[in-house]
Amino acid sequence: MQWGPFEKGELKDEAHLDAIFAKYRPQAVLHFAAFIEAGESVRDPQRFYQNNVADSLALLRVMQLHGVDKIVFSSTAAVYGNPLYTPIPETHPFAPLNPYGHSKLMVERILADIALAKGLGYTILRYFNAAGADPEGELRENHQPETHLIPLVLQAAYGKRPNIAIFGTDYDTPDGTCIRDYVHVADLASAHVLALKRLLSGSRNLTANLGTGCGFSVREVVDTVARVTNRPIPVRIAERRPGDPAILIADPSLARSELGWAPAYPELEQQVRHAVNVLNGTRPLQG
Ligand SMILES: O=c1ccn([C@@H]2O[C@H](COP(=O)(O)OP(=O)(O)O[C@H]3O[C@H](CO)[C@H](O)[C@H](O)[C@H]3O)[C@@H](O)[C@H]2O)c(=O)[nH]1
Repeated sequence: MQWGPFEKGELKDEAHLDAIFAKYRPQAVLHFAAFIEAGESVRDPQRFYQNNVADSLALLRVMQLHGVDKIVFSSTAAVYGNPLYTPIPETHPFAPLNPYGHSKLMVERILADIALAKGLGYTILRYFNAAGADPEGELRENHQPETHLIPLVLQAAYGKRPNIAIFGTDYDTPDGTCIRDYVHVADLASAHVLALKRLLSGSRNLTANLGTGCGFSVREVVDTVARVTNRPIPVRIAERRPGDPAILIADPSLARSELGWAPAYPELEQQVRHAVNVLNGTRPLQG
């Protein structure tokens, strides 16, 4: 299988996309529509709908023009909103809480409709909480501004922020803090490879959760970072963050059975260790 290109940044226009397709003649497309900050999507919804929905429609038009009829689309657990039960299967009702979740769900619907009308082949992958860093020690997440828990706890560990705010300690969970299903970025990547191979072999369309099926609380994340870094982490208890469900845990059985996907790094400690290694510029790692 041939890979690439990885075109970064906001789509300029359809002519730009057209040129990319003419140059690389892809058999299939991996589409991230990567504006992912739920909070930012509340402040600037138009930007999210433009990037995640309108630009996805442009991409689908150009795919049609070039006879490309297969796509792997990155979606999100945010389509489920505040879950009615966990672990969450793909059949759980949808109730997005913000424009980010709505925008991803809209594209899911668009793909399903085009599949019916025109025979588009698709795989939709609903990520839970992406975590960790490149196990080879080269790539890591870098958000501006950073809003995600693990990178923020790491900043607190290394004195780059005075403390980590825990958003709510009165949730209905064993330690009162929110529980999330953290899935390693390398495992997300391997799921995409499996999804592409499966799509290219002509298998039926699929929508699958990508999570480990295990949950860790905010306090467990803080404790894990303290253990891995061997540093004390100043904690500040803060108000609940609006729109945060108490527990988000995937039922990943469909990804297992349909894609043959099994996370290589399901343990939070491994994920944190990889993030720490990359942050410190070391190229280690045993597991
Ligand atoms: O400073 C912080 C930051 C986060 N949290 C808590 O840590 C947990 C994880 O928060 P993140 O912001 O890291 O992740 P979310 O679960 O909010 O968001 C994830 O899921 C969303 C969909 O539900 C989007 O996909 C988003 O990009 C993805 O990171 C939440 O309970 C949050 O309240 C804190 O206590 N303090």
